[in-house]
Amino acid sequence: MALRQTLTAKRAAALDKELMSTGGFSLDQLMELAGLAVAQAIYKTHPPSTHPRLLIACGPGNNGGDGLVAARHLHLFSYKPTVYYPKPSKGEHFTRLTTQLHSLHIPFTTDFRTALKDTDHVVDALFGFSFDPSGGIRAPFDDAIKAMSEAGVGVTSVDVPSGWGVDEGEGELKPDVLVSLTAPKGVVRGFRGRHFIGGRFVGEELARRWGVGVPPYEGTDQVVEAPVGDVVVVDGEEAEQGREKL
Ligand SMILES: NC(=O)C1=CN([C@@H]2O[C@H](COP(=O)(O)OP(=O)(O)OC[C@H]3O[C@@H](n4cnc5c(N)ncnc54)[C@H](O)[C@@H]3O)[C@@H](O)[C@H]2O)[C@H](O)CC1
Ligand SMILES: [K+]
Repeated sequence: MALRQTLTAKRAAALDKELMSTGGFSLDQLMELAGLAVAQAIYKTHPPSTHPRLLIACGPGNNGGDGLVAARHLHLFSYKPTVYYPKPSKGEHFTRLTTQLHSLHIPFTTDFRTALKDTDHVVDALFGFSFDPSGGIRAPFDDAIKAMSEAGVGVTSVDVPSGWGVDEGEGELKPDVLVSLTAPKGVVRGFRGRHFIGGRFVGEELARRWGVGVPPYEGTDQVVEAPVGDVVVVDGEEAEQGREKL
């Protein structure tokens, strides 16, 4: 059920709010589990033996925070990550996450296009469920998305492929892998790559109330992959998932 039932952007934000109020979670905890899930999905699909050099593109919000957490775990999993974080959030939590990366001597870059030339895989943590497409994509993220789309390097997107409308629609970027957090958003309708669910912080009772179910995680795994050809329920309609595997 959880692999098949989507959340709208509005409901995803409301569920997040509930987790951090009556649910008793802190942002740090949720982001840690989200970033760990992303790191695990990358390890399963692009192991460090074949894809050691990673470029982690981090946006200004919590999607970017998931990217910062993933960068730390990926370094500890033996990858060589480089972080692009052009608009750092001023929140204390984000300052601590960047300090952790500096302590591990993980390099940061401001030249995304040059860094792309020396990478085996890209993590797209630019925008998640709060992306607003109405005024277009603002600089410098417009160029970063264009560069990622044109580079011919594989991309794993965190929660939503950046630049796509969250509830529907497709964008320029065509990621190979999508890691949906808590539950897929409407964008899965147009997504054709490998699809994972992560964010293992929702229990049975809360999942039932929000109509998403708990994904069938195995053992200590933080992600579960949706079977190719899975049918996703989008706004009451059914859409086939993963018709053409990239
Ligand atoms: N429960 C969960 O599933 C959790 C998910 N997490 C992650 O958090 C994001 C949502 O984070 P949020 O801070 O609400 O927003 P975003 O990161 O998506 O982006 C907001 C950020 O982007 C700017 N922005 C919006 N539109 C544009 C635009 N057109 N051009 C340029 N900039 C834009 C906006 O100003 C903000 O600065 C979710 O998807 C998950 O990845 C949590 O980590 C944990 C719990
Ligand atoms: K993203």
